[in-house]
Amino acid sequence: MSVKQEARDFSHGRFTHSPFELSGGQKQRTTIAGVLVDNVDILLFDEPLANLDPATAKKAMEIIDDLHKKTGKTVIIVEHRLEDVLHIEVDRVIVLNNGRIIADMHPHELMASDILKGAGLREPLYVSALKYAGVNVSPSLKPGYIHTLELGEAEKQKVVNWFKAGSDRDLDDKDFDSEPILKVENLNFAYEKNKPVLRNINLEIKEGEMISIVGKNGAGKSTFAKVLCGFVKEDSGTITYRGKKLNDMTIKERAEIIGFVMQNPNQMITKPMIYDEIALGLRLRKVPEDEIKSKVSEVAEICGLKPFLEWPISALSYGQKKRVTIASILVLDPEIIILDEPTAGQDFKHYSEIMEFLAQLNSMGKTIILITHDMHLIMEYTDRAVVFADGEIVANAKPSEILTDVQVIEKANLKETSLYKLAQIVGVQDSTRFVQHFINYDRMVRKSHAGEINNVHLLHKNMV
Ligand SMILES: Nc1ncnc2c1ncn2[C@@H]1O[C@H](COP(=O)(O)OP(=O)(O)OP(=O)(O)O)[C@@H](O)[C@H]1O
Repeated sequence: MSVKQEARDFSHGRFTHSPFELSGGQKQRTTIAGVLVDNVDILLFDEPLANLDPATAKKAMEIIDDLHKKTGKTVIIVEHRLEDVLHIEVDRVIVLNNGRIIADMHPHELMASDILKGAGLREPLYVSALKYAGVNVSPSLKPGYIHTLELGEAEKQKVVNWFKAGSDRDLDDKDFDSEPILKVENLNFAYEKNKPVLRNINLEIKEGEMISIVGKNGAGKSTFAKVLCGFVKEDSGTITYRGKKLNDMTIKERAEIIGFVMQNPNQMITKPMIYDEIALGLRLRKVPEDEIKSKVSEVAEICGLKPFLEWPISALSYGQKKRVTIASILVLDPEIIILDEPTAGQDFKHYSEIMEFLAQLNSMGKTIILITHDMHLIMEYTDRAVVFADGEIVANAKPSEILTDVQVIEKANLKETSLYKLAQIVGVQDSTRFVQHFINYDRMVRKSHAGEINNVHLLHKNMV
C-alpha cells in the first residue's frame, strides 16, 4: 500500500472536510495523515497520540511501525504516552530531563531501572505493579513491553501474593446518596438534520463526584459538554441542576454554575497577556482589582504559571496555554467543572500537579467531570467512568470494570489496561479485582507522597 493510501485510510477520507467540523481526535488523525503524504527520509512525530482514543492510538502506532518496516525510514516519536508507544517495538528510548539526555537505552533496560520514576515520569502500569509486588524487574524478564514479558514461577507467585494480601482489604466505593447536582434526561442533539450526534442521553451526576467521560473520537463527548454549558441548544430532553431546569438558563447564568475548560486552548484564549486572560472572567463580573490580583496569583501558583504572569500568551507552549485556560476557569470558582482533555500535551509532572490539584478541589466538594482518552487518568483519579460510543452512553461503571470489559472496550475504542494482561499472565482469574487492587494500592502510595502538594491544600482552603 502506498504512503498516500495509508494516509487516506488513516484520516478516514476526511481530507475534504472543514477542520471546524471535526472532533479533536479527527483533527489529529488528519494531521498524522498529512505527514504521511510527504515522501521524506526522516519522519518525526511530535506527540502523534495526543487527543486520539486508545484504540486509534494503537492503530496509529501500528501504522507508524508498518511504515518503518516497509520503507526503512528513520522514525523519531516524541511522546508523553510511553506505554502507548511501546505497543510497538522500538530500537531505543531517549529520556530527556531539563534539556539533558538522562537515558538512551533499550526499553528492557529502561524498565529494569528507576530512571523513569526518578525523573518524575510515568512507568507502564504493569511495570509499577511488578515493582509494587516486590518482583526484581531485571532486563532478563524482558519487561520493555507487556507482550515480551517473561515471568518465572517465583515472580508470578509474588504478584499473586501481593494481590491476595491486599484484595480483601481493598476500599469500598465512596457513598453518594445525595440528590444529583446534574440530571440529564432523554437528551438529543444534532448539528445537521438527520445526523444525530447525541442520542437519548440519560445521566445523573452527584454533588462531589469526580467522574470521567471516555470513548471513541467523534462519539459526542465534547458536544455533550457544550450542550450542558448552553453553547449549543439540545433538540430535546431536559437538564436539571439541583432540581431546577437548566435548559432555560442563559450561557452566562450557566457559567456561574458550570465552568468548561475546552479541549483546544487556542479556542478559549482572547487576551494577549497571560494575567489579563486569567483575570478576564473576574473583570467581567466587576470584581475589585486588588481581589482579582490575589485570586489570579493564587491560581497561577497552582497551575505553575506564576513566573509567566506578565508574559504574552504567544510565548507559551501548547501545554502552558492549556494551563492558562484551566486557571481562567478555576479562578471563577464554579460548582461544577468540566475539563475536556485537561492533561493532553502535559508532561507527567504537570499532569500530576493538575490532577492532584483537581483531586484536592474535589475532596473539598467540587463536582468534576473529566473528558479524557487517558486510561491511566481514569484509574488514578476517578471512581466512575461514563463511556460514549456513537452518540450514546454504552457503559457507566467503575474504571476497573470498564477496562476489563472486552465488549465495552471494543464498542468504544478503548484499550484493555496492561494490568488486565498481567493478571492473565500470572493466572489471576478475577482481573477486575486485580485492576481495582492496583488502583487502591497505587492511590495509597501516591497519598503517602501527598506532603509534596501541601501548598495546594493550603491555598485552596481560602478559595472553595
Ligand atoms: N461544529 C460542528 N459542525 C458539524 N459537526 C460537528 C461540529 N463539531 C463536531 N461535529 C461532529 O460531531 C461529532 C461529535 O464530535 P465531538 O467533538 O463531540 O466528539 P468527541 O467525542 O469529543 O471526539 P474527540 O474524542 O475526538 O474529541 C463528530 O462526528 C464531529 O465531526
